[in-house]
Amino acid sequence: MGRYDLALIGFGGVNRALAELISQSGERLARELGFALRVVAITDLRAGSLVDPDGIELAPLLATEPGELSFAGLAGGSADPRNESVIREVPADIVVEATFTNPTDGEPALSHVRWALESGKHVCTTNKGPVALAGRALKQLAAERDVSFEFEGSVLSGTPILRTAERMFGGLEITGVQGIMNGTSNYILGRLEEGIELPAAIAEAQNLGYAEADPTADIEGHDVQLKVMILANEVLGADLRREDVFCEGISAITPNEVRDAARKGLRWKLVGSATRHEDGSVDARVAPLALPAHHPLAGISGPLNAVAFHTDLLGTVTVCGPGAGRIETAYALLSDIIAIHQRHSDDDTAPTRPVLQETHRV
Ligand SMILES: NC(=O)C1=CN([C@@H]2O[C@H](COP(=O)(O)OP(=O)(O)OC[C@H]3O[C@@H](n4cnc5c(N)ncnc54)[C@H](OP(=O)(O)O)[C@@H]3O)[C@@H](O)[C@H]2O)C=CC1
Ligand SMILES: N[C@@H](CC=O)C(=O)O
Repeated sequence: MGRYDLALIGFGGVNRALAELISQSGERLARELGFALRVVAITDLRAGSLVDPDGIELAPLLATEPGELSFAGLAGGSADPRNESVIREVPADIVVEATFTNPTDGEPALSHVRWALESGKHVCTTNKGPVALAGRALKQLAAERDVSFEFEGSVLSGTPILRTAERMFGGLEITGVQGIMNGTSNYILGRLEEGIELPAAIAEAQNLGYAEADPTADIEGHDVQLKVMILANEVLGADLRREDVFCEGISAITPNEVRDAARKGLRWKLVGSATRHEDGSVDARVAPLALPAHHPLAGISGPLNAVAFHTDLLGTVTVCGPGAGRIETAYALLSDIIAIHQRHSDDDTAPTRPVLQETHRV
């Protein structure tokens, strides 16, 4: 059986959830997927770096509270994240980038991804910055090095929106996308409708692992702006920069406006959209809208997100699922690793869904 050695860059909610998945369910996953996963390096701003080419024992790290974790003093450990040397020099097959999203210039994640690809390693990331701001160049670099650059979790967390569009919509012309693409703001708007105050709703979204390290990105729409750019560039063939996407968040809507609207049967939603015109140009925007109850996006509540694809032959096809969450986003990374395996192994029969165990078969 094959094995992939992983270097985890950033050890916050998402990469810890991936480590938990590997630690608790690694053997079952290996049986079902036909390959094993082993973590050989972890770097984190607060915890430092830890390298063991023979495989890091994850359980003791996961038993330590995130704020108390320190790699200094452990064999192969250092208080310094040493991102560049770890990414370039550790013998990992796949670098898993899950540090914070920087909507301004994508750094330091952009450099992390570039270093990994330059050193011939596959990359999977949930980080929207590098994908939205430098996706083309990074895909080009990956192609030159014959490695994969996968980023399913950058839009709608573990809900496979990008791969659905790429693999399942062959022959369709997609003319536009519209959706609710931020779990935090959608959760907050729902809690405001229920009478919860804004600071409490933000704190809940942070505790549940939905919010960005700086939740301003969720509230002011910058997170959706990046996701709209990724969708427009990946699905509509655009090459949008951030300044091309009008962006207004939910901060100007008062809790009373949200509640008044709800009494009138309207629901405030932060909606991102991109439309391709006949001349090939693409318009994209992010803005809050008070949607009537019959609108298909009005019923999308809490951290649930949805994207409607407008197509020539099928009309509108809507994909709905979790838009945020630590475990859900860790699943996106697993799906990226499966995609890497399918592309680079000879095993083109590798399952895309778990195979039923013998005992479960009827
Ligand atoms: N959570 C979710 O639902 C989703 C998240 N994402 C994206 O996934 C990524 C990770 O999210 P999440 O795990 O929730 O975020 P967290 O903030 O929980 O984790 C990020 C981790 O990266 C660390 N970090 C920051 N800078 C560096 C650096 N230079 N080198 C090494 N480590 C660093 C942080 O350390 P410290 O805490 O000390 O700053 C933190 O431990 C983000 O880019 C986010 O936008 C995408 C989809 C959904
Ligand atoms: N903060 C983001 C996380 C996923 O991208 C959100 O709330 O949607």
